[in-house]
Amino acid sequence: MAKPQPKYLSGDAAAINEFLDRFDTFLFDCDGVIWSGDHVFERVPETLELIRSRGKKIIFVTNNSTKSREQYLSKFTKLGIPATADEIFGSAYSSAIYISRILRLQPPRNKVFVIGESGIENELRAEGVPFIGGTDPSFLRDMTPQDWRGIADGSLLDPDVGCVLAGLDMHVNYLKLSHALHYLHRGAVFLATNTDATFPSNGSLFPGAGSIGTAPLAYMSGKTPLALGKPSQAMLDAVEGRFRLDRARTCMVGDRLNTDIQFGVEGGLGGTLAVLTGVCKLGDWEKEDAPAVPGFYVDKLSDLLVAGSSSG
Ligand SMILES: O=C(O)[C@H](O)[C@H](O)COP(=O)(O)O
Ligand SMILES: [Mg+2]
Repeated sequence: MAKPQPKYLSGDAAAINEFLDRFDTFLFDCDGVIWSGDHVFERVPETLELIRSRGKKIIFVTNNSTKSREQYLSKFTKLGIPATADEIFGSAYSSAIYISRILRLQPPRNKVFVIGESGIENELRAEGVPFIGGTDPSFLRDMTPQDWRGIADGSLLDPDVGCVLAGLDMHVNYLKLSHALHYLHRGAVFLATNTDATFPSNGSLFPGAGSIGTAPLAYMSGKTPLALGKPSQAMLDAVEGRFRLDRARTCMVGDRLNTDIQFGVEGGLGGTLAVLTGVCKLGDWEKEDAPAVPGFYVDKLSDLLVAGSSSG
C-alpha cells in the first residue's frame, strides 16, 4: 500500500488558511523549528504572533533538557520571541514531574543521579526532588586512584540514590558515567529525558542526548531507560492533562520524524507539520524505515505567514 504523502503548504495561502483553521492548539518544537542555537529562524516571532492573532493556543514542547521553563523564558525574551513560562513544556520538566508525582521514590533511596545540565537540576529542585551529579564541579575532573577504588567498593557512592536520569550533558565524562553505571548496578531506576541521536544547532548537527548519556549507559549496563521526552506518550498525556488539549484540534510542529512527528501521529493528534529547517530533510518520510509521515510540511515556519491575519 502506497505511503500517505504529506501536503506541501509553502506558497499556498488558501491551503495554509485551511490548515490553520483546522486547529485550536499548536505544539511547537524548538530546536530546528524556532531556532538553531541562538539563531532565530527568519520571521518566526511574526509567525507566532499571526497564529496567536487567530486565537490559537501555542505550547512549546522541547526535548532539550539543558534548560528549565524559567531558563527557556529568558531565552525567548532574549531572542525577542513573546512567550510565557506557562507555555513551555520541556523534557526536564516532564522528567521532574514523572519522578515526583508518578515514580514517587521513597526515602531514603529518593535521590537522583543526574547526567545533564542545570535545566534538569532546576526542575527537580522545583519539584522538591533531591539530586547529585549534574553540574556539580566536583564531578568535572579526571578519575583519580581514589575514584577507581571508592566507586568499586561503594565507599564513594551515595546510598540514597534510587534513580539515574540522563539528558543532554555538554560536560559528560568518565567519572560521571562510572558513578551512573554503579548506581544502575545497584538497582537504581534508569530514566532518560529524551533519546535524540543528534542536536540541531548553529545550522548543523551535534551529538544529541541519546548519544551522549543514554545510549552509552544502556550499552554498558545492559538496561533500557524509560524515555520521558517526545515521542513518549507519557509526555503527551502530561501536556494534555496540563493544557486540557482537544487532540483532534491540536497540531504538532517539528523538525524530527522520530520525535515530533511520531509523537503527534502516535498521540492521535489532528495533524502534524514537518519544518525542513532542522534534522528532517525533504522526502525522509518516504524512506522504508521512516518512523512516521507528517500530514503537512513547509520549507520554513515563516512560510505560514502568507496566510495573513484573517482566516480564508
Ligand atoms: O539532543 C537533544 O537533546 C535534542 O537534539 C534537542 O534537545 C532537541 O530539542 P527539540 O528539537 O525537541 O526542541
Ligand atoms: Mg527539533
